[in-house]
Amino acid sequence: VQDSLMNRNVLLMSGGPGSGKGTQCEKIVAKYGYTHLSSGDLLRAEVASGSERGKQLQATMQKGELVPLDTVLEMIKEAMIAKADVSKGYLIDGYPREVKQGEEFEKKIGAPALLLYVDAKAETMVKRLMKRGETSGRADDNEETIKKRLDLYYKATEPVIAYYEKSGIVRKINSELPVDEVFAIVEKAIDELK
Ligand SMILES: Nc1ncnc2c1ncn2[C@@H]1O[C@H](COP(=O)(O)OP(=O)(O)O)[C@@H](O)[C@H]1O
Ligand SMILES: Nc1ncnc2c1ncn2[C@H]1C[C@H](O)[C@@H](COP(=O)(O)OP(=O)(O)O)O1
Ligand SMILES: [Mg+2]
Repeated sequence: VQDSLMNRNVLLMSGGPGSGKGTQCEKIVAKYGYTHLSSGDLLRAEVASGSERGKQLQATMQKGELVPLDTVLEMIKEAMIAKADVSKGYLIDGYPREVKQGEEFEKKIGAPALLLYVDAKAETMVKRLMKRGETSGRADDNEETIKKRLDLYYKATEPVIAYYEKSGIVRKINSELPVDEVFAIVEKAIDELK
């Protein structure tokens, strides 16, 4: 299983809440045809299913906390396997969110080829999320939860980037720029892979 998943590119999309991960992933899918797997989307789908597990997940996400590592890694792995036949490459969005998640990914799946790190100021991320919250219907796009997600991001997720710096796969991208300018930099990083 592991070999069949890793004989194509695995890209990680990282950055704070509201930094523009989902926005850039959509554009990557359109241009490169990679399979987009968003941990948040997978979790929200489980919540929407109304399952008992979904209820637990919903409570955790509403507090701005991380759901258990095993749950999210299992979901990503299953989704990767489900798309293995058709996938040109994988674009993993929102995982890893803590160093332990990165370590487990390497053990159970493999080593990513590139980590795209979209970087914006805290103030910018809060502004974008408050705006997104007007229409997203997401239980975590409110002022109180946004603050918790940001704190957790700086505490748990930023160290993930330092962890991958060692393997030389990190490309830091200024996501204060307009969407298309951010994407121009993203394209360059992906094109260098081939
Ligand atoms: N480069 C950008 N400039 C301005 N607004 C952006 C940019 N990238 C994303 N946004 C907006 O910010 C909000 C959060 O973006 P999203 O892609 O959902 O971020 P994430 O997945 O990292 O939480 C969205 O409403 C999106 O339209
Ligand atoms: N890898 C992961 N580990 C634990 N919890 C995760 C996770 N990915 C997502 N979650 C949970 C906690 C997050 O606050 C919530 C929303 O995630 P998301 O949709 O990726 O947020 P965003 O795109 O706004 O950064 O889902
Ligand atoms: Mg997102």
